[in-house]
Amino acid sequence: MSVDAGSPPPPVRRVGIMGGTFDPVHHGHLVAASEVASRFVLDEVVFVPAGQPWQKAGATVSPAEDRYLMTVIATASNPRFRVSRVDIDRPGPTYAVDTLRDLRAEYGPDVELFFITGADALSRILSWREPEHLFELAHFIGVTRPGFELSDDHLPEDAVSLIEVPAMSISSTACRARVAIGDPVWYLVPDGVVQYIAKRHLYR
Ligand SMILES: Nc1ncnc2c1ncn2[C@@H]1O[C@H](COP(=O)(O)OP(=O)(O)OP(=O)(O)O)[C@@H](O)[C@H]1O
Ligand SMILES: O=C(O)c1ccc[n+]([C@@H]2O[C@H](COP(=O)([O-])O)[C@@H](O)[C@H]2O)c1
Repeated sequence: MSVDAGSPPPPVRRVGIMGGTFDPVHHGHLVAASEVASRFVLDEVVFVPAGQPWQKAGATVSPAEDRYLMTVIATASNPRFRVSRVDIDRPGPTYAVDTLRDLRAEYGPDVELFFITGADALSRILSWREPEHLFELAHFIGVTRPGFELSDDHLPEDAVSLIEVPAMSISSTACRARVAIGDPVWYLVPDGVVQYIAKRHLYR
């Protein structure tokens, strides 16, 4: 008599998290997320616009709804990309430790979480809130970014993977500065984001 072992358990879903201010979202963000999704065989990447990016407190940041909508527009054509409101709907300063706890609660225990950070963000990670808990909540992936050194020397062993992504020498700061002086941002940001910036008169 054969023993019915039942169906095999479903494969664990692998979810990437791309947090950012996205003011505006640009092709550097999108290429980094796409490359990590491919290399780490992710089922999806969740873009999470920050509500109040406290480490940019001295700078003027566009309204969260504008940054959210630009991120929706930029990611809409990719079936594996989605955008979460967790950080913009949570009052107060945005901490990645809260992002990770909220997304873990949303997705449940049977999901592997991968938090994607550029080299600049990774170098500052020990200045984030509760850094001692961050690495229990997700595996971190540090990606190369032109002009910044990618290193995990300051971080716990095995907490982070470092990968090279196609070099996109683009920053949101440079995009805002270009719009402010009337220079084009075509092809630095997705077409719909160019149009959204014009429609909402952002960065003028
Ligand atoms: N060109 C890029 N290549 C790789 N990673 C990037 C690039 N631009 C941003 N990132 C990463 O994306 C995340 C979100 O970045 P953020 O929204 O702050 O954009 P930014 O271009 O750094 O903005 P700003 O110029 O306003 O500081 C961070 O982890 C950052 O390191
Ligand atoms: O947790 C923190 O204290 C913290 C401090 C600065 C940045 N972060 C996160 O890092 C990501 C990139 O942020 P930023 O400011 O470089 O756009 C985004 O998800 C932020 O919420 C997180």
